[in-house]
Amino acid sequence: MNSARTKSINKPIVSDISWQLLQQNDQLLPLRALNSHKGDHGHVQVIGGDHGYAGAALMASQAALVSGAGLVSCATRPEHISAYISRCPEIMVAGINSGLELAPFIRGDQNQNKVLVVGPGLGKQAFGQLLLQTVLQQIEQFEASGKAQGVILDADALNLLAAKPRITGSEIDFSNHAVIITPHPAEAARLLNISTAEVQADRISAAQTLVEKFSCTVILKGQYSLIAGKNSHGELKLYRCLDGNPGMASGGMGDVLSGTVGAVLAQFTVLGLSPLSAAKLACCVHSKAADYASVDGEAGLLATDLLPFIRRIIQTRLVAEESVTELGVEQND
Ligand SMILES: NC(=O)C1=CN([C@@H]2O[C@H](COP(=O)(O)OP(=O)(O)OC[C@H]3O[C@@H](n4cnc5c(N)ncnc54)[C@H](OP(=O)(O)O)[C@@H]3O)[C@@H](O)[C@H]2O)[C@@H](O)CC1
Ligand SMILES: Nc1ncnc2c1ncn2[C@@H]1O[C@H](COP(=O)(O)OP(=O)(O)O)[C@@H](O)[C@H]1O
Repeated sequence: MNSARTKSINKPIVSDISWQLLQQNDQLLPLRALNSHKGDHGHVQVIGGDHGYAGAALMASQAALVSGAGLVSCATRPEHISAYISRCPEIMVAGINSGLELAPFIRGDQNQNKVLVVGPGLGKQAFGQLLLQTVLQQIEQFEASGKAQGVILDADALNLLAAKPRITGSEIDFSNHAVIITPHPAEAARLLNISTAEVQADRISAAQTLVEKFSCTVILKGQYSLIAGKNSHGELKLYRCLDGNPGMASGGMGDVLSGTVGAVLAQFTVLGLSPLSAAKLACCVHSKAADYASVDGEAGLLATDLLPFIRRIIQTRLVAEESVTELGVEQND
């Protein structure tokens, strides 16, 4: 065979990962410094919850809390405030009806390491469009002042972006920010302007194309979610999450994921770790929590069933205090 005429096929390498593997490699959330305070663990700002979709933004906010965010705020329709607070008073809920009302919550205090989670229940109507437009315009302004913004774009934020790629009036460029997008296959198809079947037929290529097209990190959800993004050397990396089960095919699971991704990104940013590492950990923790939560059966698994398990498995475990003391006594003796 004439080797000069043999085409080299650059097939991307996909590495299998799981919560267990991350745990073994010490890649969970690290133990907190004994003197740490809430400001050290990031501030997640969820934006979403139009009429009819109140639960989505609430679930994302709750997931951010159990995933270790120091502070969680949620900007949603004013009608949802009392329901949110009665379910979860730890969330700082603000009622907003327009982009103008949202803007001060995005600007916030830059020292708070605010990460925006935009999209859960955002809807595709004027409310969602104006909020997304405001978020993207604010990101552009941060860019002008040399600041990077952490953002998770999920659900309807992706649907709106697919329908109106020039929603801010200019091309979207996320390359100077820490942006993670979390499309399910149908959302990925809309972003790439292809069919859902085409995405599913070559998920690796779809994830890779999304990374290039939006200069961001991607979690392409579904069985064996793919995590794709550039590492600190600018090399494309692809991972396949082996955790998860079909019990996760129920409404709200993606909303919980977006909150977890936001919280991990907020905490990893403080530690100087990459959005790609944050996406890997959040995806594996979310799926593994679903595996733990479905030991009694997959059908009927609720998205909120994952919350206590996310909390239990997201952080490196403390060594039991008793055994440390015992060991110390023995050594001193
Ligand atoms: N409690 C709440 O408040 C909840 C609120 N939610 C909020 O609702 C909003 C809309 O989100 P959404 O995902 O339901 O709408 P959308 O993207 O149009 O998907 C619909 C169609 O897309 C397809 N499809 C979907 N997934 C697929 C997959 N994995 N693989 C392949 N195809 C898939 C499928 O099409 P089909 O296959 O039926 O033709 C499906 O019928 C959003 O803001 C979200 O946050 C929800 O999270 C639920 C809980
Ligand atoms: N069969 C499956 N196996 C493993 N994970 C799944 C399966 N079905 C769904 N999931 C996971 O559940 C979540 C569903 O997210 P999404 O479709 O956005 O739901 P929603 O819009 O209702 O919140 C994703 O994390 C996805 O990877």
